[in-house]
Amino acid sequence: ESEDFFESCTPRLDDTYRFYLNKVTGLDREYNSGALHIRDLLSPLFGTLKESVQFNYCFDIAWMVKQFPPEFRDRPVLIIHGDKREAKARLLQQAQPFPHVRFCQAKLDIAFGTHHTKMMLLWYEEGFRVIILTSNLIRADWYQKTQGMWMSPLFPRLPEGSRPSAGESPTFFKRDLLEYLASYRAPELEEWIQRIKEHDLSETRVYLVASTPGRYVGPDMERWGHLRLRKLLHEHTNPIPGEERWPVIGQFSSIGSMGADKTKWLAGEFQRTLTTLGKSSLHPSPPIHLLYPSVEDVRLSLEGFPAGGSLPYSIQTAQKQLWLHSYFHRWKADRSGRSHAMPHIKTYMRVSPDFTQLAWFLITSANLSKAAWGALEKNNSQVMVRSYELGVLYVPSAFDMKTFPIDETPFPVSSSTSGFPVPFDLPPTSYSPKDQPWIWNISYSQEPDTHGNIWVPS
Ligand SMILES: O=C(O)c1c[nH]c2c(Br)cccc2c1=O
Repeated sequence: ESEDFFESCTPRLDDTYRFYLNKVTGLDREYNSGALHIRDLLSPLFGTLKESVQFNYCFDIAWMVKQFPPEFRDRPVLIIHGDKREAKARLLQQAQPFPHVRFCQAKLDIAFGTHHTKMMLLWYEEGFRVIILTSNLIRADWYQKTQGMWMSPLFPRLPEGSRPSAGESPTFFKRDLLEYLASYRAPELEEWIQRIKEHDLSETRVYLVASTPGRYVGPDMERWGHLRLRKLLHEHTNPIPGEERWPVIGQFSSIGSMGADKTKWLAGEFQRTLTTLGKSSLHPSPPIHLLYPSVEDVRLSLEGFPAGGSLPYSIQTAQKQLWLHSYFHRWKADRSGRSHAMPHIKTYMRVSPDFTQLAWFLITSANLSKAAWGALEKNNSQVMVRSYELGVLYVPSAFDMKTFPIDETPFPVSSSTSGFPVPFDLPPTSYSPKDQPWIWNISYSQEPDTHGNIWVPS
């Protein structure tokens, strides 16, 4: 039926995992085979668009409109953003020439919260599709950075008169997506909640991992952020013999303040979550590898120092947590041809000691920050989340596997493998003694970048 038609004439996509990277300008074509540009996502090959919703953080409305094919360029677009006051006025001003673009401001009632969630809801003549991704709706995020996405199958309409609970997936993705949308308490999203209820999401094999701002107690503590991840790993993965030797990897493009030492959050509640495997009561301390670009990674990148404009780690934050930098590893991604395409993707995973298998994999908007993941308060009786975040969790049990084999050569994409396409090189490469983490608000004027420029922030 229509799904086969579209899949057959879309670029050969590895649809075991439905995990894709963005195209990067300037790479050998083999490293972009199976990667997707925003214009591919909005192409008629994936469906005949009726209306869409764009959840994001940063928008260039005129550029966004141009990414739709001409035949869909006047279809209604609802923008979900977190801007307030003058920023909101500037955003709405951008859409002045585009009457088909409407706006919904997400509530941000807790200080320092942001609307990081990046998602497309695509309503077609043929059905419905969800894309959860890491890219902003600006040209620079789709040019020379490493970004990723999960693209849902085409969800067909349910037969008339179906119960709303029909169309649920084995991972309860439909219920969880509807609850996430409901958490905005936004009238503009009501009709979208209704539309999703009328579709069959049963082919979804990922779990939704979301954050929505608030202070949560009791059972609500496990609905969002890292306690949600802990709950999912507890319920849907299994203990592994020798799991204390299975490293945790966190990879991100920004870092919040995590306290004066590791026990304050990272090596406490967050590590407890990332090392959860099934219902074992062990609390191992496996290696934790954190991937964040060094200054040299940024200087030698395709974009040069300007890549650092999207790696907003401030000196004020960094100087309070020098202990963190001992966990850091460089951005190296020869396997995907993206060692010089700085990461804006955020991924977290648990790997085998020989780096050939995965116990689970998460792609998300959430950086390494308490604001994104939540932090326990009031003697662990409450968790506080500041930001909206969205990601999807892959667990082997949802794919009838015990672990995911890792595909060490994900490009060019080949439908032959069942390996998971981890986008960067394993094992991770530790910082050398001379390496320092990229910090965006200090100067680098000793050596020029790939474009012959230095970096002197104003
Ligand atoms: O959610 C996102 O994608 C982002 C959030 N905050 C940012 C800041 Br602050 C400065 C530069 C880039 C970003 C960014 O990319």
